[in-house]
Order: sequence, then C-alpha cells, then structure tokens
Amino acid sequence: MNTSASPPAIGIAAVTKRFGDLTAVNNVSLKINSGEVLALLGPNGAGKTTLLDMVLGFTEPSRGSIKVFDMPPKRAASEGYIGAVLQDGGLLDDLTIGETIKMIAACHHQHLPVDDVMQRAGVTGFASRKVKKCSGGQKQRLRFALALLTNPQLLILDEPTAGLDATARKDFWDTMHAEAQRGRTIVFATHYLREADDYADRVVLMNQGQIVADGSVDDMTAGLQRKLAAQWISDTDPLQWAATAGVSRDQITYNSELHRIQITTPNTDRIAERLLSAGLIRHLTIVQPGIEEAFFTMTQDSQEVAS
Ligand SMILES: Nc1ncnc2c1ncn2[C@@H]1O[C@H](COP(=O)(O)OP(=O)(O)OP(=O)(O)O)[C@@H](O)[C@H]1O
Repeated sequence: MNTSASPPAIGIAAVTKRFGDLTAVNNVSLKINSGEVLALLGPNGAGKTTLLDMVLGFTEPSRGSIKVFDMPPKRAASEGYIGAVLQDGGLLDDLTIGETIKMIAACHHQHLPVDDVMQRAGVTGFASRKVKKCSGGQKQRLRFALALLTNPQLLILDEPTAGLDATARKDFWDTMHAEAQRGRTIVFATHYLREADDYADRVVLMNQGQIVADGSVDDMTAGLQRKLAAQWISDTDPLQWAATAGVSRDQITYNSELHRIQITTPNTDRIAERLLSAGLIRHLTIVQPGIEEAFFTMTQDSQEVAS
C-alpha cells in the first residue's frame, strides 16, 4: 500500500512510438493527476490515439515508459483501474443493451451492480433494445456503461462523441460531468474544440507527435490578439487609412464586396475609437480569441502541410 502522496493517474516519461519510419509520438512527457479532466486535442494524425493506446496497454512505447497509478498499463487495466470508451469498440448486434452489460459484468471478478451502472450511464430506459436497433448515441452510452463496470478510477475516452448530434453530445457530457464530480480522472481526445472548452480543466494540444501546448483554455488564449470586425461605410480606402493609423497590411483584411474589415491588433479599443469617431465603420464587434484560434495558431504548420 502506498502511504506517501498518491501517485499520478498517468505518468508518461519521454515516450516515443514509431511505426517503421514514421514517428507517431515523439518524446512525450506528461503527468496527469488524479481527479483531473484533461482534453487531448490535435489535428488528424497528431498522435492522440497512439498515445492513448499506449496508456491503455494496447501497444508498447518504442522508447520511454508509461505508468498508470504507478503500475504498468496492462496491469492497471487488468486490475480494473481503467475504463475506456473507444469510438469503434465492437458490440454484439443481437444482444440487448441489458444482456451486453450482464455478459461483460460476468467476465469481471468484481464489478458494480449492473442496475446501478445502467442508471448512471442512462441506458435503463432502453435496456431491452437490441444493439443493432440502437442509435449512435445509445450505443455510446452502452460503451460508457461497460467502461464504468469495474468502477475505474481512470476513464479514457477516444473521440467518444464523434458522429453524434448536438443533443446526444450534450447528454453524453452531462453524464460524464457527473462522473468527473465523483473524483474520477477523465482523459478524452476530441475534435470538438467546444467540448474541451466546456468540460476539461486542462487541455493538452498535440501536433506531429509532440505536445505543443499544455494548460487551461485561458492560458492558451491569453497571448492571442483580439480581432475587430466591422462594416466599412466610407469612400476612404481602408488600406490607406490603415497605413495612416499604424495598422500594418498583415493586421487588416478587407472584403471589398461585403465592405467588411477585420483588424487583428493588441489595441482594439484605441483603433475602434478612431474608426468610430471618424465615421468610417458601423456594426462593430470585437472578438476575444477562443480555443479555435489557439488551436489553429499552434498547429498552423501541419494545417499548411495538410492543405
Ligand atoms: N498501426 C499503425 N501503423 C502504422 N502507422 C500508424 C499506426 N497507427 C497510427 N499510425 C500513424 O501514426 C500517426 C498518428 O496517428 P494517430 O491515430 O495516433 O493520430 P490521431 O491524432 O489520433 O489522429 P485522428 O485525429 O485522425 O484520429 C499517423 O500518421 C498514423 O497514420
């Protein structure tokens, strides 16, 4: 029994994973504490699934080490410390939801009461429905129920809401939020940046196999400049005006058909005041950059490679 401070839920030390010549995860170190809700973001091919597969013990690092609650991942998984909701985890079509949960429960020495799990995952109302007749959201809830069976301290979710509609996504996250409040550690990979913003305490952004940002959404957006957008209502050329106002060409874009300007600047208030007092614009909005801007700024190199 460990009597010192509890070990991190996940300790990843200098981990590299190669597939032949391709380095999918490149020298990643990351400590995730118990009780954290962490979102793993990154463009396609960034290495998120490869990293999570190693945490789950499905594959081994080429270099470096991973511990889950101070244990090798395979042991932590076999002892019921980890529950996983994977996007395409196989389900048996001809079983009902209830039969599936009972069958998997029978494979574990110890598990939570099946009725309790069904209620927490929100599947009680359609427990007698065959899997093949379930919607995508209902199947994801079933996968979530299976992940909860061993009462795991760590939940790993790889794109758990991919393909679900907005209502099903919200329902899923409401349920997950309740689990986070029970003190479970939750690590999820997602392409829905709003989910990271809404549900994670900490965001880790991967790009080309490496971690390029790690912190809260506020940390990530703090250094980004605000944007001012407005309709240009004057005969003056906006680009000429910009030169006289100290706004450089790469800070301003002008759509001459829609008469819309957009200016990215640290001095939005001062520039807005000048534009308004000179009667040059109307319909002014000032946009605080959010997680989308942080994502695109920090992964720009791979977006350019991809495009
Ligand atoms: N089993 C494998 N064999 C060879 N290459 C692989 C294998 N698994 C992943 N890769 C490659 O490793 C890189 C990282 O893939 P990974 O699936 O981890 O990215 P991801 O961030 O999860 O992407 P996505 O958002 O598209 O799911 C990609 O270039 C991928 O093609």
